[in-house]
Amino acid sequence: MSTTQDHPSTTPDQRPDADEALLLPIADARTTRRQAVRRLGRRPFALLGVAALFVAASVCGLAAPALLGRIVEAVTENEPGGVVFACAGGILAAGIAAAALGRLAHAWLARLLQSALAELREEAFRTAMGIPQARLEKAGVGDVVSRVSGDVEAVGEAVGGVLPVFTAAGFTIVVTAGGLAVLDPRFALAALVAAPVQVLATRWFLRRSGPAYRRLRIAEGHRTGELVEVFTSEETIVTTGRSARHAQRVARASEDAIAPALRATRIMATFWNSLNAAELVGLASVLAVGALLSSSGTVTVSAATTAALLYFRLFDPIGVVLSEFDALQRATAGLSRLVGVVSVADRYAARATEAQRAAQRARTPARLTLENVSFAHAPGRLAVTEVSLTVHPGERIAVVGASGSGKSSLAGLVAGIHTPDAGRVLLDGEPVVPGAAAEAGVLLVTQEVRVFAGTVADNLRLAAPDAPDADLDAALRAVGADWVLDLPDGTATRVGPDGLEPSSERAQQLALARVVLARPRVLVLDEATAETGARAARALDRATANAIGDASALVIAHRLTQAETADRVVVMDHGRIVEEGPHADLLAKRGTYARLWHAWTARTTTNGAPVA
Ligand SMILES: Nc1ncnc2c1ncn2[C@@H]1O[C@H](COP(=O)(O)OP(=O)(O)OP(=O)(O)O)[C@@H](O)[C@H]1O
Repeated sequence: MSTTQDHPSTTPDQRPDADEALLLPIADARTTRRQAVRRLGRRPFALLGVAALFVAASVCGLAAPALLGRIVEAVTENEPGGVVFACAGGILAAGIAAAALGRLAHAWLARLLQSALAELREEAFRTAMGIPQARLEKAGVGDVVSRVSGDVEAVGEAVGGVLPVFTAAGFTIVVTAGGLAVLDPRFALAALVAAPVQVLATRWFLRRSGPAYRRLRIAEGHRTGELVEVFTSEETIVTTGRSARHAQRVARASEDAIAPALRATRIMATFWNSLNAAELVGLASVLAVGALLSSSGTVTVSAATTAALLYFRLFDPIGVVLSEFDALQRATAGLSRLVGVVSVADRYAARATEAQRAAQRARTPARLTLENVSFAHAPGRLAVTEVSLTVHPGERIAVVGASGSGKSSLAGLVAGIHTPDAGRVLLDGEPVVPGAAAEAGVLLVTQEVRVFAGTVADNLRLAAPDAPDADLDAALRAVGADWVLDLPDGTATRVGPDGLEPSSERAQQLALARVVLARPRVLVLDEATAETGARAARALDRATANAIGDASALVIAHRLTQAETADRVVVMDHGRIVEEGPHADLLAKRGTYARLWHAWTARTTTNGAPVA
């Protein structure tokens, strides 16, 4: 079931080697271009405005060569000094106008591109969040992190710098080449002598630099992954004495990144030398044609001078356009990796079936069925083995078992956090689409209850954005969180790192209040409050019961008092269900459950927290 999800189809050239088979896809050039055009196309008027500014700036830039040519003519023809001064004034005014217009166009384009990139980044981030955990782990967290950080940075740099410069250069080339052709088409033809060298050098460069930069980014992503692993598990690495091995792995990943970096540098150096040679050939050709034509009297000295100056004026922008392909390639490589993430959005934009969504809207009681479900976190080590179970509408099942017996993994499977390797999870007979369990009405309250920075009301409205204040108050009362209402600011009290930090039990209450507001059809509770005091435990059990309401419930019972009051108890051992039945029946059986129960009651009594 997971295989089609986990291995999106890609063309061979998107996957140059086997190592990349596990990574997220990288969009091909056409898809990347299409995405870029589609996103920029959403701002047509701004784009037209920017283009108009660039053209105006380029036209102003033409004034200098033309007026300089006129000055040469005025001097050679001994014209009055006023002509020279007027031309000089014109050059100054045109220069100022060109700089101001160019600057405006540059800033406007950069802002436009930045906001398009911000949208893309948001989308890539949202998509990454929606990708099932197993797939993300296979892709490598380093790969994902480097895409939404390193690649965004590379593209962001290009968007803020090289891309507007590149665009300005492009406009300058087109307008100046046009000016050259208008002056005399023969000058334009003479300038074209350099073009074959430039085209060949650019094609050579493009063919090599794209793959070279993609490989470089992959190697850098791998190095990031190794570093992230060291930083996130630093303590484990040090305490288990594995630091030397990890240092070696980081060193190897860094060394692996050197060869692609060197290759990219070599490609660029060769390209630059070819460009310089082409410019020399082109200028010599324009000068020779100018000398020939002016000596034969076909063109004026002024025109020949202007032509040489116009061609000279092309050096910079041509150099920018061709050489900045380098930075643009790097940015495109980053962009194609970002677009690659976005391109899997549809694949992972899981939707619950229409029937499931309708049932959740109507809150009709649900039947949850697990059919022969098996699941392994790591290959070959099943955490859940061939589990079959039916939770009838409104039934409350407690899942118990020793630590590591597979309870949380089972909860994750029901809630769509994990995808079964075999078997099916069904809601009213229909498979629960991985990633769409919440939409189908399955809600998981995990062991890690988080309080988000914001007000209590913000925290509660995560479950029901439109809930009125009265519903928030009622939900808080239902789970015994009246303490919130007694605070001076009530539900407007700020919680989280910059406000009130509730205890774990109070955080649990807030999580349960969210459940009351969300009113799921199936509730999966995997809470971590086994060692709480007896009074608090009773209060929490009451809150849990109220939160469950008439939903079908799977409660991972860390306190066996939760098993005692459940309709049915399921006992897990080494990933399998080994016993199943009401509390009293299982006790009478004197099997695994009875042993767990006696151990639990003895422990809680000696802890001074007797069961109720
Ligand atoms: N993210 C993970 N990666 C690899 N193995 C895991 C992961 N999570 C759990 N396991 C393994 O899967 C098995 C079942 O673990 P699980 O957490 O589901 O058990 P549990 O009964 O919920 O334990 P506890 O009561 O301690 O939470 C264990 O062998 C555990 O080591």
